[in-house]
Amino acid sequence: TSIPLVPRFVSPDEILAEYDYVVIGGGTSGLAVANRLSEDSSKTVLVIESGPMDDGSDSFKIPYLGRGYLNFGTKYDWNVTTVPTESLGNRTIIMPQARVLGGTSSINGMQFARGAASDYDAWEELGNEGWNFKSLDKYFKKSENFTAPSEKLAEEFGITYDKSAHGYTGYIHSSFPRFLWPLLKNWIGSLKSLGHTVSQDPASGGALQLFWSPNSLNPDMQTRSFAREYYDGAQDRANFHVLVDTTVTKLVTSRGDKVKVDAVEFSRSAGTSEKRVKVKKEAVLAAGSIFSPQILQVSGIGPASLLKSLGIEVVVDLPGVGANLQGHVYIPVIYQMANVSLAAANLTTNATFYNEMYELYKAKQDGPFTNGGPNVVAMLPLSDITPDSPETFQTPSESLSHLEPSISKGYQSQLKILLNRLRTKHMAATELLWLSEGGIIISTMHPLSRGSIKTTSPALLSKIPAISTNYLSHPLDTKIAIETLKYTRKITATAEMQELGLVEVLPGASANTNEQIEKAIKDGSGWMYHMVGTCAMMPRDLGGVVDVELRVYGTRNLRVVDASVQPLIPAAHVQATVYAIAEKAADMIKAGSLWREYYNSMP
Ligand SMILES: Cc1cc2nc3c(=O)[nH]c(=O)nc-3n(C[C@H](O)[C@H](O)[C@H](O)COP(=O)(O)OP(=O)(O)OC[C@H]3O[C@@H](n4cnc5c(N)ncnc54)[C@H](O)[C@@H]3O)c2cc1C
Repeated sequence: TSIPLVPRFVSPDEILAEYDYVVIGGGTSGLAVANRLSEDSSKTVLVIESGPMDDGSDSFKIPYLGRGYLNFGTKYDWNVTTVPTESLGNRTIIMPQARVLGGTSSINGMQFARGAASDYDAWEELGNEGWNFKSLDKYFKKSENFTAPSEKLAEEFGITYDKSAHGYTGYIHSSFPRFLWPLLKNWIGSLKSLGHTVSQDPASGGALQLFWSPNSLNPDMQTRSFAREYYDGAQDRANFHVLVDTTVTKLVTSRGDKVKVDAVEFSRSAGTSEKRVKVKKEAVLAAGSIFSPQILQVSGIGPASLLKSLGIEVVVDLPGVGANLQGHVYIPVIYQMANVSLAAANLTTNATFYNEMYELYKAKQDGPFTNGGPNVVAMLPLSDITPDSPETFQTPSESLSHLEPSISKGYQSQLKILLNRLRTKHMAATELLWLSEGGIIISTMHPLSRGSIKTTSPALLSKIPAISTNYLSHPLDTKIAIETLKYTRKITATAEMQELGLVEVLPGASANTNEQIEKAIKDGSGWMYHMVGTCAMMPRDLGGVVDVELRVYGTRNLRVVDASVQPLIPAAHVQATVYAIAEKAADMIKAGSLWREYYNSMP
C-alpha cells in the first residue's frame, strides 16, 4: 500500500478507505498496541478515540494536582454513574473514566506496581495457558523505564528495590517522587512493630506484606508518565493515523465459518451521520472495561437474552460479554493528627504553604507537588488480619441458580481458585494505604462479588450502559473489609502511630460492633475504579469472551486488549498489568500476521 504522509490527527474525510488494523479507543492499552503495531511500516494503523487530545495543563502533568480529581466531571471524563447498588442500600457511585487521548492513564493516581506472582498464575489455573507471572514478566519490563530513587531518599526512608526486576527501555517511566511526607516513617515503623516485613521489590512477583511502589512518573521533569508517551513515540510514523473526538458506534460484521469484522462504524457526535472505515486485517478493541463490552453488545456479540430484549440481531451468543465485573472497593478511615506539623493536609488548609510549594515545584521540580499518591503499600494475606478461614463465608451454590450456566460454572471455578489461595500467604486479601493527609484507605483485593455492564439501548451514543458493581455483595468481601478496619485500629494503637496524636474521625468511635462497622463501610465506601473482567479471557464454557490470544470467541479478526480481559483482578492498581497485556497482545497480533503472510505467500 502506498501511504500518504498526513498529519497524525486525520479528519474523517482524510482517512484511508481501509487500514490493516483499526484500534478502537486511544487509551492506556489502545495507544500501547497501536504504537507497537505501527513499528512495522508496511502496516497501516488507525486509532479512533472518543475524546480530544489533552490540553497539557497542570492537571494532567503535576502529580499532586494530577491525581485525577481535577479532571473528574470535565469534558475529559465520560461522567458515568452506576445504577443503584442493592448491597449498598441502593446508593449510586460516580465512576470517573477518562475520555481523552491516553485514556484513564491520563487521570489516574499514578501508582505503578505489579500484583504478586500467584495472582497471575491464577489466570493460567483458570484455563488460560501461557498467562502466568513468568510469561508476563517480559512484558511488564518491555513497557517500563525504571529509575531508582536517589541514594539520599532511599537511605532516609529505607526504600528497597531490585534492579533486575525492572525494564529500562519502555515508554512508561516508573520512578519515585523527589519528596516523601515524613510521617510515612511512622506508618512503616508501626507495621514492622506488628511483625510485617518489607518486601524487597513488588516487581519481582513478591508484592506482599509491606513494599515500596513507584509511580508512573518522569524522574527528570517530575511529571505524569502516561499512555500519551506511546502516541508521542509513534507520531512521526506515516502509517499511524489518529482520529480524535470520534466515537465508534458499531462493528460491521459478515458471517462465514466465523464472524468477520469488515468495517468499523463511527460518528463525531450524536445526531451526525455515521461513517465507516474498512478493516483489512484486524479490529482491536481497547475501549476499556465499560465500553468494550458495550461496543460488542450493540454489535450483536453478547448475551442473546439481553440482545433480543433490545431488538439487537444476535451475531455471536456470548453470555460473558459484560459479566464478571470486578473491582477494588475503597474504604476511607480518616484521622485528626494533633502532633503533626508537616502533612499533606497543610496544602488544603494553608494557602501560603500551597503557593510556596507550587513555586518550588515550578522552579525546581521538588517538594510536595511531585508527590501524587501513596508509595508505601501494605498487601496483607487473610491470616494476618483474622484467624477465621474463608470457607466460613462461602456463598452456597444455590444462590448462583439465576446465572446463565457457563457464567455460573466460570464463577464457581474462580471461587475455588480464590478460596484456595486466600488460605495461603501467597495471595493478599486486603490492601492498606496510608494517606499523608491523615487517613488509611482499605481495599479488598480479591473480591468474590461480581457486577455487570449491560447496554440499555441498541444505539451506543444514546445511553451510557447500566453499570452494576454489586460490590460488597459477597459476605466474605464484607467480612474482610470489617476485619481490616478493625486491624487499622491495632495499627493506630502502636507507639509509632500514637506519636502522631491520631484520633479516628471516620467512621469514628460510634462504629464498634461488627454490625456498626459494616453499616459504616456500606454507607461510606467508594470504588478504586480498577474495573476488570467484563470481556474475560477464559475458556468459552466458563463464560469467557476472549481466548488466550485475546480473540473474541466466534470471530476471526477481532481482539480485545484492554483491562476488561483480566479474568481475575490482581492485588495491584492495575495500570502496569494493562500495559503488560497490551504489549503481549501486540506481539501476538504481529506473530499472527506473520504466519498468515507466510501461508499466503506459499504456492
Ligand atoms: C480515577 C482513577 C484512578 C486510578 N488510579 C490508578 C492508579 O493509581 N494506578 C493504577 O495502576 N491504576 C489506576 N487506575 C486504573 C487504570 O488507570 C485503568 O485500569 C487503566 O488505565 C484502564 O486502561 P484501558 O486501556 O482498559 O482503558 P482506558 O485507558 O480508559 O482507555 C479506553 C479509551 O477508549 C475510549 N473509548 C471508549 N469508548 C469509545 C468508543 N465507543 N469509541 C472510541 N473511543 C472510545 C475512551 O475515551 C478511552 O480513552 C485508576 C483509574 C481511575 C478511573
